[in-house]
Amino acid sequence: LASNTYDYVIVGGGTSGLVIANRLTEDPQTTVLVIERGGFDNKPQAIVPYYANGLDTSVMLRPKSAPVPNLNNTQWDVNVAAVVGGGSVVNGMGYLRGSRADYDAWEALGNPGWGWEGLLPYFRKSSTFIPPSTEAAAAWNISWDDGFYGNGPVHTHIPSFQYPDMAAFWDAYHQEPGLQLPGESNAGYGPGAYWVPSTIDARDMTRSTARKAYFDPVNRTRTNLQLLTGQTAQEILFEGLRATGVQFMSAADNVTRQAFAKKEVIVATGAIQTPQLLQASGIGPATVLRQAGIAIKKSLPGVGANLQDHPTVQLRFNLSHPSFPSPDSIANDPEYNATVWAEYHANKSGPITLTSSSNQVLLSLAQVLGNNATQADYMVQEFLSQEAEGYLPELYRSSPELVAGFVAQRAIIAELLASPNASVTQASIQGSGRAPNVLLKPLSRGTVTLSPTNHGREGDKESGLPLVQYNTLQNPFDRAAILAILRRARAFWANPVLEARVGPVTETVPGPSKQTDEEIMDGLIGQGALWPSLAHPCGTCAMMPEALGGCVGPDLRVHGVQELRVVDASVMPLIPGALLQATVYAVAEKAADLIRQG
Ligand SMILES: Cc1cc2nc3c(=O)[nH]c(=O)nc-3n(C[C@H](O)[C@H](O)[C@H](O)COP(=O)(O)OP(=O)(O)OC[C@H]3O[C@@H](n4cnc5c(N)ncnc54)[C@H](O)[C@@H]3O)c2cc1C
Repeated sequence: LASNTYDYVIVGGGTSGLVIANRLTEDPQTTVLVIERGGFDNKPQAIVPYYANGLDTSVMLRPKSAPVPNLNNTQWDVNVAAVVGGGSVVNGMGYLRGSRADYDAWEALGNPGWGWEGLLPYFRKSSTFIPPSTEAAAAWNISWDDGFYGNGPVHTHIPSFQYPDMAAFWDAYHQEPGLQLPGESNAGYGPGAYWVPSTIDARDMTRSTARKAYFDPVNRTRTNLQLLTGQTAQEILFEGLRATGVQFMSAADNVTRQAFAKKEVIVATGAIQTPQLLQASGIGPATVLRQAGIAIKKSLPGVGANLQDHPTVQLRFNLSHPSFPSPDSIANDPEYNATVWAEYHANKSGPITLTSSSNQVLLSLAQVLGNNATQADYMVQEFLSQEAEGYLPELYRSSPELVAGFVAQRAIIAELLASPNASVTQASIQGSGRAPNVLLKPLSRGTVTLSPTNHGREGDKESGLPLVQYNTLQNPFDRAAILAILRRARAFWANPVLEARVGPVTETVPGPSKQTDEEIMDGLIGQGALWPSLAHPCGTCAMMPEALGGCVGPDLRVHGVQELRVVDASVMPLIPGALLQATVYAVAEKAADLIRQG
């Protein structure tokens, strides 16, 4: 370390951390240190869009979750990036914002300035949209609205190549009663069938990551920005209640070092590790800290509570006569495989530029229920009448604030679900028989807690990770919603337009024999086809008032201590009805402005 004192120390050089580091060092007088656990990844997996169809686990930590009681006590791999650029290097690359109503809900939870209008300038500031070719736009009827993007560092694009069977799916959408086709997917419209961009840099048809967008362009020129890799932060250092620095350990030599912040420490370690780092530093639920033998600096029950993710049903169908090529051709046909890779290397075009999906169908609860608003209202009234505490994790029992916060969230979710302007589900349409259907507005809440015996001090890649309890399906609404979503999906896949184009369609997961609620749920769970997570964890250090179990205020400062902010997916109080990264970038851009304002 050239020096061990900087204006700002940012913990986590992931998606959010690199945005903030870039923006703060625009001022040459401001010095910033970023401490990152992972290293630089220059493998093709981190660069070529096609690889977003799979998982590069070599740059991820994958602790096992706690057994999920309602999923047969199965333990799931928790997918956490450990690499410069964080989740943006390993994710599926879809770029989709939630609806206007989703962010207005954040504002309604006590966060002035965090509604759609407050975030839109930052959605624009962070993004650039490059359209597909004129021919592709005409052939696929792709429309967009430039007004919702800017000239920002993150590049987004809809590839011109699309698999032919996508046409069959679009024909089927056109026949869906009540389904809107609003055009631009990132305008906050909510429900509809959309062409959705991916974080592809169309200049060279590579993955647009936080590293490529925010770090590489300034790395050589900004001497006021320093990034340390291979360093795991163990603890935030304090003088009294004022954060002064960070203690971290090098994976290379296990040496522990400290760095100090003249102005602020900013935690950007993501929704799984941020609560762990805060808890390890004495900020968190008193019961968790006591069990782990950690002295309480600030009792804050919400640190590690309110975990939300997107439970996903992995429906599968068999198309008897898919067109050639199909999304499976690259894996199944060596000749095609060789041709498309050659095309990518020569022209940066073709199927290798595609991620798993450029299409998403978003539906409101009433649409899921066959355009039945009365039935939607019934489901909403049912969860509103629940005794909240009965359906929340253990951690909530000792905290009236957490329960009050959940009840406030629940009232807002009820409004969203009763409205035609917010989505309860998202179906990713891929041009094959793969059909992930996502529950976007779960009422169940999970937790992230420090291991009582292992606080993450070892510096070792795998050790010291927190215990993640997804707690999927604890709230009966989630089960009812998933069943309704599955039945709605079945009706869509039975559309005769599809059969006319791709031959008879047969459901393989969970399978046509599963008809009653119990059969469907048992089938999905038994086949491992109900995932607790779409790698969208958030909410574990929520932006809400302390009286509602929140951890940070609308300025993202941690309640009850000084000079400490959190900026990453953990501050989202409610999970948006969309993929997460677009929102993560906008939150970090807005946070950078707030930090500069002091
Ligand atoms: C497999 C996968 C697929 C996804 N697919 C999509 C998708 O298609 N579309 C979409 O919009 N979103 C997707 N997401 C979600 C999205 O990428 C994340 O929400 C987003 O990247 C999270 O950003 P973050 O800044 O909160 O955390 P991260 O980007 O995870 O950054 C946290 C950083 O902190 C570092 N760190 C953690 N602990 C420490 C420590 N103690 N010391 C030092 N450094 C530390 C980590 O190494 C990491 O680099 C996906 C995520 C994953 C993992």
